[in-house]
Amino acid sequence: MIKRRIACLQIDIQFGDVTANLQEVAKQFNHLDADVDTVVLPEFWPMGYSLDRLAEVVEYDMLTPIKTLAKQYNVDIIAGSVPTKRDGKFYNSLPVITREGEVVFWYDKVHLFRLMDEENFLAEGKECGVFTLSGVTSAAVICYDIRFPEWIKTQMLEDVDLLYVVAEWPKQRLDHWRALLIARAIENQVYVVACNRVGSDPNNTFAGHSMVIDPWGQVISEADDQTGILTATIDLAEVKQIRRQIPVYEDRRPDLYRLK
Ligand SMILES: O=C(O)CCC(=O)C(=O)O
Repeated sequence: MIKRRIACLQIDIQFGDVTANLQEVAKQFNHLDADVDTVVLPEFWPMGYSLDRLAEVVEYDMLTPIKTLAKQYNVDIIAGSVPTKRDGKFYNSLPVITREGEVVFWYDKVHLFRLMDEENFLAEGKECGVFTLSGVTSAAVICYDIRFPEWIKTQMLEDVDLLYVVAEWPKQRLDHWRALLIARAIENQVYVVACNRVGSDPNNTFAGHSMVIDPWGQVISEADDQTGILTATIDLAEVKQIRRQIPVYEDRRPDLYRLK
C-alpha cells in the first residue's frame, strides 16, 4: 500500500500581481492538514493570463519562496506553472519541487491555447512530463493538454501511476473539464489530481472544481467554485489492481492506430 495525501490550492489569482499571489499561496499553506505529502498549485499562479507582462514577471524570483514553503511544511510541491524564458522565448512551465526545496523537474506546456492568445506570446514545449517524486512515477500536464488523449497516453505508457493537471479552466466549459479529466483517468487507469483556479480576470471567469479521481474514474474529491484547499488521500496500489482487472495496456493494438 502506497498512500499519499494530496492538497490542491484552489486560489483566486490577482492579474499580474506576483507579490499578492505569493502572499495568497503562503496564506493557504497555513491551512494545510499536517499529514499532507504533496501540494499542487494552479496554472500561471504568479500572474494569471496577463501575458503582456511576461517579460517583467520572468525577472521575479517566484520560486525561492515556494522552495522555502516546501522545506518549512515538509511537502513536495507541483508548483502549478510559472513563466520561464530560454533562448529569447517564453514558456508556460511547470516546476516540480521536493520537500528538500530542490527543483527536480520542469514541464513546458505542449499545446498552446489559441482562445487565450497563448501562441502569440509563448513557445510550445516539446518534452514529456514524466518524473518520479517521493517514489511515485508521475506525470504532469497543463490545462489544454488534457484535450489531447494521444499526448496523455504517450506519457502513461511510461508506467505512470499519477497524473497531475494544473489549469486556469474557464467556467463556461466546466462540463468539458470534468468529462475530460474523468475520461483520462478511466482510459489510462491512473489517479488524476487536477488543480484549477477560481475568480475572474478581464476576459474569463474560472471554474474551480479541482478534482481527485481514482483509476476507476470515480471522483473521490471535488471542490466547488470558491477559494479553498481540496485534500484527498490516494492509495496507489489501486492502480495495479484495476490494471489487473481490465488489462487495457496489454490489450492495446498500436499496430492499428493511425494517429498521424
Ligand atoms: O481547453 C479549454 O477549454 C481550456 C484551456 C485553457 O484554458 C488553457 O489551456 O489555458
